[in-house]
Amino acid sequence: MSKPQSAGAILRWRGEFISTSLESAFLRDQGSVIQQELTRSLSFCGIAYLIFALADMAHLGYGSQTLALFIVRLAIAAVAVSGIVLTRCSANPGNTAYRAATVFTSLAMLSFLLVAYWRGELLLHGMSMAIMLIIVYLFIPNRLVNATLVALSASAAFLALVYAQGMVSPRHLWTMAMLLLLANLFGAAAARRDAHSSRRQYWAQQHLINQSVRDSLTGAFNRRHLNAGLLEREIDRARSRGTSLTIIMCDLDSFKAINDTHGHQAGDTLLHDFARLLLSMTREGIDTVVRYGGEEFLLILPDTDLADGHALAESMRARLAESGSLHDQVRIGATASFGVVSVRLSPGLPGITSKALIARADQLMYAAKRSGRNRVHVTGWEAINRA
Ligand SMILES: Nc1nc2c(ncn2[C@@H]2O[C@H](COP(=O)(O)OP(=O)(O)OP(=O)(O)O)[C@@H](O)[C@H]2O)c(=O)[nH]1
Repeated sequence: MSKPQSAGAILRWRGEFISTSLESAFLRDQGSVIQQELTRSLSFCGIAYLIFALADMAHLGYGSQTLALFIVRLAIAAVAVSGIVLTRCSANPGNTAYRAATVFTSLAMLSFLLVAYWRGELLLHGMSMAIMLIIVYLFIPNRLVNATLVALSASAAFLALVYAQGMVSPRHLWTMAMLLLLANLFGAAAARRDAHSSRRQYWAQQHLINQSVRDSLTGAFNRRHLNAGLLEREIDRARSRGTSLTIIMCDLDSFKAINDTHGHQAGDTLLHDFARLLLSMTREGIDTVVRYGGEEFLLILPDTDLADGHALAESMRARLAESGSLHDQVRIGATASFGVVSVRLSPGLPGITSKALIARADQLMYAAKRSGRNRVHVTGWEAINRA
């Protein structure tokens, strides 16, 4: 039987998260670090590549080949500068940096073949090639798979060039092939280790952050996360975009009686199942479910008007009443009461605070309790203001 994969599992050879959304989140998170590393490494490589024009001159003199190589070196430096600038301007610098790194290393390797072809000295260039492979794997930030493809193709092309030139003995050609193979193996192994360790570190960090903002029993966000300005930020966002915002306060009915009848653990199971239901019926990454109190939950639903908020609360109510919860093979019947407040915000609409919204949703939820429980009470902000 195959082992179940953990959410943070990493592809063994590629050194990337198996989950593409997690890999994208990692790249977004690391974007500025990757961008800085790329700036440093491409600046350094671009300058070094230009300086080596002096070696061209020393070997080829002041001729057309030296001039042609100088133009090629200038073009490579220009590619480095463009990569740095594009990455700086990009909304997703991590991804752009990796593309820039792939283009730069491919072109630099191609031009290096031209240098080796014109200047000869193939044994010396074999050693330079080995150093360049290490630079491609370790110094320039890139996806391991891209770096490997560039490095392996460049190695094969270089060996083919040396073979075609016929100026190196078979014994030396073998030694050179072994040298390049070792550079590829060690470079890829070290780059893979680096890719794995940065992702493991990111995953551990995310785990800690998640633990500090989530309630361990239900998996919903905790009050600390709400108190860190969560609803205020949603109000500001809705105000700047002129969109609707709905909040729902919901509370399990007669929960104390459930605890008293079935035991505290059964109450915990019900709390957990109710939170799962709320989470499964809301949009991941858009809506927020907060455990507001013992058996009370607050839902924040951006871009949701009163009608949609009402319909959602109604179907949550119906689903809970229908399914309840199962603890130790015993079905526990449960219902909840809901208070729904919706507001259409605009830059000119003042006076809406998170406290006022929550207080109103709470009042509605208690009104639903008073009128018999297992029901949904709704209102729009305009109606509150008219009252
Ligand atoms: N099992 C369990 N019970 C909890 C937890 N947190 C709070 N409670 C219990 O939830 C109960 C809430 O009771 P009340 O505030 O009287 O509300 P209720 O019985 O649901 O009544 P209504 O809200 O009026 O329908 C209390 O007995 C708390 O001890 C928890 O994490 N697990």
